[in-house]
Amino acid sequence: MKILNVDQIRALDEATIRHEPIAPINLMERAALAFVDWFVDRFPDTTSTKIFCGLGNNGGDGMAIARLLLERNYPIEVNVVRYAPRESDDCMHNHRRLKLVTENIRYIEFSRDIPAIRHNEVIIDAILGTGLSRPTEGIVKEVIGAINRAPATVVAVDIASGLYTDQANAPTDVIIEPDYTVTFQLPKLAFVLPKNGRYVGEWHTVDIRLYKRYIDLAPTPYYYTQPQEARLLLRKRERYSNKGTFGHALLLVGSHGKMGAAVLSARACLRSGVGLLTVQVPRCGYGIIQTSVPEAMCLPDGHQNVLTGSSEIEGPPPSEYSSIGIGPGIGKAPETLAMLKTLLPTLKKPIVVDADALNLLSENRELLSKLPKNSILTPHPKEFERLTKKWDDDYQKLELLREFVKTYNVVVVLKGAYSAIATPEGDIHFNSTGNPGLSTGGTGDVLTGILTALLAQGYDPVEAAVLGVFAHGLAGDRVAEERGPIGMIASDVIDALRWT
Ligand SMILES: NC(=O)C1=CN([C@@H]2O[C@H](COP(=O)(O)OP(=O)(O)OC[C@H]3O[C@@H](n4cnc5c(N)ncnc54)[C@H](O)[C@@H]3O)[C@@H](O)[C@H]2O)[C@H](O)CC1
Ligand SMILES: [K+]
Repeated sequence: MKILNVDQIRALDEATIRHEPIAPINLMERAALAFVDWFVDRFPDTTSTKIFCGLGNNGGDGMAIARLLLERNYPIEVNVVRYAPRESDDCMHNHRRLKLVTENIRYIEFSRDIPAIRHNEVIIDAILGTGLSRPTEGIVKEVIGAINRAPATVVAVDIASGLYTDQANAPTDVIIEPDYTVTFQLPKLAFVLPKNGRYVGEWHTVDIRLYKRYIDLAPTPYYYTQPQEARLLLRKRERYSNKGTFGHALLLVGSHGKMGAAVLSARACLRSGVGLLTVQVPRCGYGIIQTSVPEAMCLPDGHQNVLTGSSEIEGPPPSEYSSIGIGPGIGKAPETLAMLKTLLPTLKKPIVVDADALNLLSENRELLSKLPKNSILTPHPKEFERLTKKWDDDYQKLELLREFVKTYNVVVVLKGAYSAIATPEGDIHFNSTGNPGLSTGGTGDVLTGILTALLAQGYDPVEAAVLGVFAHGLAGDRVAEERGPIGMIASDVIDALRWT
């Protein structure tokens, strides 16, 4: 699913109006109806509801929503925040229609006009939408503050008032902190950025049948992966296949005291459809891998405690494996750095780079250009910061991300809520699965195993990253549903992987 910017959203609105054709006021009615359908479903009991409307089209939506909820017998109190002298045409039109069905409309111009908000009330925020062009101030800011302080459930129409759709807010901006955001047609970029969590809440899109062809043709670097899209990437297993069909992966993982990372990545790799797996670990890890992952072959490294790349047992050179995953648990010993320096120039196929392998890269930046084209790097934000530099806000982070992938011709999975997968072309796919339970040791090692397995099976690296991150998050969601996010451990995520 595409994520469009404000100008494109406005143009999409106009394209729909022209193409269908539909009168703007009727499109507003359609949007209001879609919101109301969601609202009635979520709040079936007609609880006391206050709606706050602005004077633009977001406010117009709010006035139409108020009328439709009144028709459904919701006890609605309408508050119009009069921050400017004029209303938009469609807002004015809906304002008139609303006055025909209720007298219960209050106007807020001064602080004393702000109503008290009681416990258990539901607040609908329709003050400002995607038309926001400057920070909130004056009476708008005061109303938002009062709503945020109230012990009520808040639902934002389209986007929280005061939140920019696709640019950074200042830390001092006053913005609605909703429990829910119900947005029209497409997710907004602001929703998938970590710093905005409290200004978005749980968000839902509602379909208002905007012009599909415009969406299909609109250029954008931003996508949001939906379940049906991820599922399309998954390849079926042919009946006449053998283990050779699904590749032979090599994992370079583990060190003394961090063999758990090796075990987790190896198990996840095997649970993600790889044909054969070889795990190269320091000698201290040999018995561990052989007993805890009997399905894998094990190459003990020449070194007792860290990886050096020289194996005790004769094996094929790393370049002959279908894919390589490197990093989980390896530490940053000089011998391991030396291994990386010798290894990288010999490789042609994309590899997966994680954890301390990333840290070694950021401390030895000349190695970045030695990475095989289309390799997948899986940093969490701190690791990515070490690879690039500190960013001021999430939007600058996205720019750094796009610059980085283009410079080094790699895929980057920036892990976190809505993990961002950046392609070498500079597109960014935000993942839709996962939960806070995944923020626990070892889940990153699991992801490395998954991605290495998908590459071994011949998946294109971007597809592998989008599909692998989706499946990893979905497995986490299954675990969270069953046992709650708090007690989740990385092994549970491996057990919950399903490739269907
Ligand atoms: N996306 C769609 O297809 C549809 C969207 N709808 C709704 O329309 C709003 C966007 O409406 P718009 O009139 O463009 O903007 P706003 O209502 O957000 O703002 C109104 C107006 O306010 C001024 N303004 C900007 N910033 C501030 C500020 N900080 N303080 C005070 N005033 C401010 C500015 O002049 C704006 O123009 C969208 O979110 C949807 O809710 C349609 O109803 C259906 C189709
Ligand atoms: K709003």
